[in-house]
Amino acid sequence: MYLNVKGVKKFYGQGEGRIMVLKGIECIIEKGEICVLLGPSGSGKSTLLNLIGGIEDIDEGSIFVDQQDLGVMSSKELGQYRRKTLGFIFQSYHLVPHLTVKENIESGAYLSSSPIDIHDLLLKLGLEEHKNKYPNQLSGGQQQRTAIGRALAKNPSLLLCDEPTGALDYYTSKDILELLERLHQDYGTTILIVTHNDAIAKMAHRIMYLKDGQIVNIQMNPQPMAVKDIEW
Ligand SMILES: Nc1ncnc2c1ncn2[C@@H]1O[C@H](COP(=O)(O)OP(=O)(O)OP(=O)(O)O)[C@@H](O)[C@H]1O
Repeated sequence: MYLNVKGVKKFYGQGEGRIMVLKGIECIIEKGEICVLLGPSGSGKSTLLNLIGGIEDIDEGSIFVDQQDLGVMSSKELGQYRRKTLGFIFQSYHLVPHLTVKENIESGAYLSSSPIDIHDLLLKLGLEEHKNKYPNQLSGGQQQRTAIGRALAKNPSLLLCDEPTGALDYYTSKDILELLERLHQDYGTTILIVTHNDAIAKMAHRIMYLKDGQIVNIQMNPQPMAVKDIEW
């Protein structure tokens, strides 16, 4: 298995105000899968994603990504793991305002040992004609495509997406999901998508439901739907 989450607990707060936000998460993801993590607001989806992303500390349990145990890594090793293994896509795009589209995407390939050809990526993302624009000259969908390009430029083996279409309208959302689907086909990237939208789950091989800090259901979907056929 590629990702292995074992008995993971996470607490926030101190003393009397201390609350358990993740209550012993057990799940796996195989290499090359698209996995969707669903659950109501506050159920702990982003927290779990941030633990897998090495952004926050695990309080109990362990997370292995490609046999690497995140819990025993030093902060330097975690930094290397984030730079080499991971791509991260957020609902808000976090682009660097004074860099062009091309420069933002190139910044993602920094220190990668196997970067993706930037020209090829710009074409795939439909951004070739916008490559010299700055983020404030782009639509929301173009900004998100740039953010996806930046996350993919290093050729990550694991792409973590936190509500990647949350700020976008229906057609732009489908456009972005089709792009993720195509990139998955072309590069075999393992993708974990956090969303509120259960229609998006139809594109996944594995669907996990999180409720009140616990995984309450896991469904396998041997034949995911093409994004173009999914409606919501
Ligand atoms: N830094 C923090 N300090 C204290 N509590 C936090 C912190 N981050 C998250 N929480 C709490 O942890 C719980 C889970 O939050 P999380 O953001 O993981 O949920 P979520 O399922 O991603 O929600 P949403 O769908 O609304 O983004 C919530 O009750 C939240 O208030």
